[in-house]
Amino acid sequence: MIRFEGVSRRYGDRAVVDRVTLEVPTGSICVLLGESGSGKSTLMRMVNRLVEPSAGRVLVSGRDVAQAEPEALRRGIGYVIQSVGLFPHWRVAENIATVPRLLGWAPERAAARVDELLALVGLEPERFRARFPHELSGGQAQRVGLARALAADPPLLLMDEPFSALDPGTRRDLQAELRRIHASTGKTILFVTHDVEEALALADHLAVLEEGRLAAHGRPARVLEDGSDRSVRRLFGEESLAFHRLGTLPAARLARDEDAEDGLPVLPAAASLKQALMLMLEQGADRLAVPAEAGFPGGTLHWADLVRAA
Ligand SMILES: Nc1ncnc2c1ncn2[C@@H]1O[C@H](COP(=O)(O)OP(=O)(O)OP(=O)(O)O)[C@@H](O)[C@H]1O
Repeated sequence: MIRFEGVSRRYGDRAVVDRVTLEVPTGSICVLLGESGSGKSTLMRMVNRLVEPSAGRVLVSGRDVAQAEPEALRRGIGYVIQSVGLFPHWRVAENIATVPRLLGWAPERAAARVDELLALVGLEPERFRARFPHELSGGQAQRVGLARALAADPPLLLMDEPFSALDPGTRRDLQAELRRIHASTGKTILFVTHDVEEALALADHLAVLEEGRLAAHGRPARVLEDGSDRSVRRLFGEESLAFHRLGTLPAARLARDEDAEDGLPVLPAAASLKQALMLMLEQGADRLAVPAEAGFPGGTLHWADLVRAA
């Protein structure tokens, strides 16, 4: 869906993005992770031509974006940023319908789409469609920003630290919401963050940037494997790397094929080994019952097996 081919961006004699080659598979959530100033936003903004590469090229669905007219390109790509950027004097419905109006949709069609999207992002249409941005909390405004980006149903969404200004609880809610929306819409999403927990909560594919270079990329479990790159260890923290790695591994795979005794705490379906560890600690249990799920027969997860996998 998106292909960065040897892309660089220089300011003066400094390359803030340095020869990055990366492919973002169609339908995946790819997270660009790196410290502040590592070049994440610059790389992302080359996709919708807010930044032009000094070298290399960016392809979207096989087409070089340099050949596209910038306004038309941007109408086909949803873009969500930290400061949301809602128009303050427009009601929520008008904000969400920005791109449909530019595309000349009939008012009834745009209104129906607004209500559909408000429901999708977890806001009751009757309560929210006529509000002004200053009548929203930060989390609600960010949901409206997401609805606006989805309005014309673009296949691709760019999200630049969209949840960074929110409190931790709201942030986790919106991460879960985004995963749910992704599962139901199949969009390709490129997501920038410097938060490792957020990256692991969202990523199908993780790309780690360090000083403009791509230090590591792939499925999160692979990026966090033993002996991973120095910048990966630095970002995730030497002492917590094993803990984060457990978050990338499904617990069901390690369950022993034995009937769980009555009374053992039960692990939710699709839980990671990190969730299993947390449940063991919370419940003071060294074994958990694991229900059968897609491809795995279920059984009992033992503390010793979990520790060995870390
Ligand atoms: N227009 C510009 N002119 C000069 N330098 C720039 C320009 N835009 C970005 N930079 C520099 O490029 C580097 C990378 O910036 P970028 O915003 O891509 O980083 P980032 O990883 O997204 O950081 P953050 O997480 O802080 O947003 C920074 O050192 C920044 O100062």
